[in-house]
Amino acid sequence: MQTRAIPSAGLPFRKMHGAGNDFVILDSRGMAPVVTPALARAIGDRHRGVGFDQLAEIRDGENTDISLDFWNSDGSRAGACGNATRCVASEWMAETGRDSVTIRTTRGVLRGEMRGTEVWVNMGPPVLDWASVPLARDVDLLHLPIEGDPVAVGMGNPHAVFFVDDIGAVDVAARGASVEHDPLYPQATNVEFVEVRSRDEVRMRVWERGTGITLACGSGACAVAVAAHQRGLTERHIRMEVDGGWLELDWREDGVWMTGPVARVFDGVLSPEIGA
Ligand SMILES: N[C@@H](CCC[C@H](N)C(=O)O)C(=O)O
Repeated sequence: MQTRAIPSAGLPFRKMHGAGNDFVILDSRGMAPVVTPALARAIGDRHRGVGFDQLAEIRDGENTDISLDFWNSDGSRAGACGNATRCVASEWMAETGRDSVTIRTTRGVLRGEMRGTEVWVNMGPPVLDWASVPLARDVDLLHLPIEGDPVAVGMGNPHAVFFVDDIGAVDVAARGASVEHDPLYPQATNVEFVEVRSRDEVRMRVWERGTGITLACGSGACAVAVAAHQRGLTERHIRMEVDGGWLELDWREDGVWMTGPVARVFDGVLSPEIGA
């Protein structure tokens, strides 16, 4: 698709985070998209750019209120980003005074809702067939042939969920980086490590595909809720402590719902030179 150039007056952006998972948000409604892989990498550089875990570009809705495209800091595309979806849903509902929003993403239409002061988003039903996760071959998704016996779940992006006895003993960087590119995942994978504390509470740490360790991962949290329930370890509605705070997940008939904190950090204008 044809992208537009950064305007000479600069490119306005908003910085937000959801439980410490941080985002640059660009608004391209009514315009051609601006993000290219190179621009995503430049903005994502924490020394020479702004820095983010994901970049979210708001686009015009297609029979929805808005559309959202997601990018990782290495310039790759992410099919889903739960925490950025919560952030954008929260802003959109605050700006319009409405209490629900529909958002088109590459995985389909997602719904956000205000419930009191909580912003909930439905991240959609989990993908539980091997070809759509996607995996390289037909294997048991509940017991992947990878050391550590992870569970595979798709949430519009791939996940490998490991259950561990002591999360403090896991070298998330080393293990995450190695599993991210396991040949069983032809498009690489996000990697979650989970210690189950009770039937309604878990602790999770994450290595995100294309980004590395982050303080939270919304789609990863949804994948964990699904994997833990499928393994018979938890109920469908759980609380999850991540490095950046707490999330709440509820796997219902219509999809995996999630809530947690969102915060606007600052607004800024990117210099046109950033893309040069
Ligand atoms: N932080 C995100 C998910 C990030 C996407 C991921 N790195 C990918 O490439 O799939 C979230 O909150 O879901």
